[in-house]
Amino acid sequence: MKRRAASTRCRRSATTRRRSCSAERVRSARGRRMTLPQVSVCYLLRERGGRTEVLLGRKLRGFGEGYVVGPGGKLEPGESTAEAAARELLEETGFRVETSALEYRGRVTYLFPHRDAWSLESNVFVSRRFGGEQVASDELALEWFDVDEVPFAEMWDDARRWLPGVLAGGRASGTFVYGRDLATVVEAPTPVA
Ligand SMILES: Nc1[nH]c(=O)nc2c1ncn2[C@H]1C[C@H](O)[C@@H](COP(=O)(O)OP(=O)(O)OP(=O)(O)O)O1
Repeated sequence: MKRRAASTRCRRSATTRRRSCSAERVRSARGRRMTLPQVSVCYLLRERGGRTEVLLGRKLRGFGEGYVVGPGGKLEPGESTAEAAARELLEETGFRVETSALEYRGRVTYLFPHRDAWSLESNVFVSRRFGGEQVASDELALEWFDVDEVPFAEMWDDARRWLPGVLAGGRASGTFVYGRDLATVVEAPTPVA
């Protein structure tokens, strides 16, 4: 699963370099100047039987194929982070959300010093107010999960370190550095006690 993600992202590296309008320059973990693509992700929450559920999806193609992720993707030229979150949500799930109904929960950075083209910054949003109908997408196999049963073992390794706090109503921040295997976080922000 993770090997396939690797080869896909390689092919996309030229695309990520072109999208500098939505990217910020930072210094990589190796000290090089680099430009990180910006993505926005939106976690929809709903109540069912007295429990809170979150909408996630298994990536069916492209970067991160096989991983369970929140609906989201790269900013398009001129888009705000909230606009990108709403657009990607509609494209990937069929659900509509007003940008005013999006709760901004912070920005997390993923660094891959051994594969710079995979590094990115993710703007995290949550919403409980949405409309429309869930549609099948060729990008994500969607599934609602109880927030206490999120399948972290099938997600990017960083998610288990910051997503529980976001789903509990908190914020996310900091930089997560992946190791040589491109699958394991080797440096993460120290959790606040
Ligand atoms: N380290 C990481 N941790 C995480 O939890 N989700 C990640 C992640 N890295 C990427 N994602 C998810 C967030 C979002 O769902 C998606 C964004 O990557 P994509 O390259 O698929 O963006 P796009 O949907 O814009 O791609 P295209 O539309 O194919 O250009 O991947």
